[in-house]
Amino acid sequence: MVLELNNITKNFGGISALTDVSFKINEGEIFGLIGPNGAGKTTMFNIITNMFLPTSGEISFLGEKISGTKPHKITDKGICRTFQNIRLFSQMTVLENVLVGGHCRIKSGVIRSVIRTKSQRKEEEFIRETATDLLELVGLSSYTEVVAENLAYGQQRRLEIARALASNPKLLLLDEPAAGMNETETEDLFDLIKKVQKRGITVLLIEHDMPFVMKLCDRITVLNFGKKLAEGTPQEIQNNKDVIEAYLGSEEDEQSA
Ligand SMILES: Nc1ncnc2c1ncn2[C@@H]1O[C@H](COP(=O)(O)OP(=O)(O)OP(=O)(O)O)[C@@H](O)[C@H]1O
Repeated sequence: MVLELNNITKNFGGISALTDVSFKINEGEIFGLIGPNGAGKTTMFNIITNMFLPTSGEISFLGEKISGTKPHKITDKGICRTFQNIRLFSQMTVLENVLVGGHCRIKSGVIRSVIRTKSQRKEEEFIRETATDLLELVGLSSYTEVVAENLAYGQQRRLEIARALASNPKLLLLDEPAAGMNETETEDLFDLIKKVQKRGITVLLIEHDMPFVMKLCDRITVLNFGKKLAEGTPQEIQNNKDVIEAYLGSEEDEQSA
């Protein structure tokens, strides 16, 4: 088991963003977290990465309780995420963005950094090699010296994934990775996430693009108004009466708004 969420509840003042939500993610799975707007998906990501503490409930990562761990320590433990809105260092090059993502792997202290010992040079070399490998994985090898803000939208999204992978995560959280992408970009993203899975990395993603989720995920949990509505394979979810109702309901709300 990679991630285990037990009875997670999160209240913001009078608002219950999550109520008693539990689910487990197995090693190597691509796991989808879906639900209508405001269902609590992003809040769940913020709780897994310890940006928020849950009001109650517990999280275990690889069998270890991680509730209360500082957000930057969460990366050291092997959980990394991307955000709904692109958060690159827009003025840095593509390669620099990935090198920054790998900084948490550096073990050298300040003194060794100043005198640049052999082991530190080796460490830097390793991080550079890893960055090059990741840029190849995400299809950006020929853009290493391009300033990030000059990349096309889909490329920026893939760069974000490369940067997240540079920290060597065991669990990668992707918050709406296909949002705003055209068909070709979405297909490239699909192939990329499958390649990430083949590298043995477990993936948890929030996504509104239903055909994409249904094709990509091994299992899915559906949230609605902060509660778990359903869990299962894409086929089970697609045929679930409560899920269909929740989605049709939210479409009707949008049409009448
Ligand atoms: N920091 C916060 N303070 C107060 N309320 C919050 C906060 N973050 C989220 N909420 C509320 O919690 C509920 C769940 O929000 P959340 O953003 O987790 O939903 P979501 O499923 O990610 O929605 P979307 O698909 O629109 O991104 C909403 O009612 C939201 O207004």
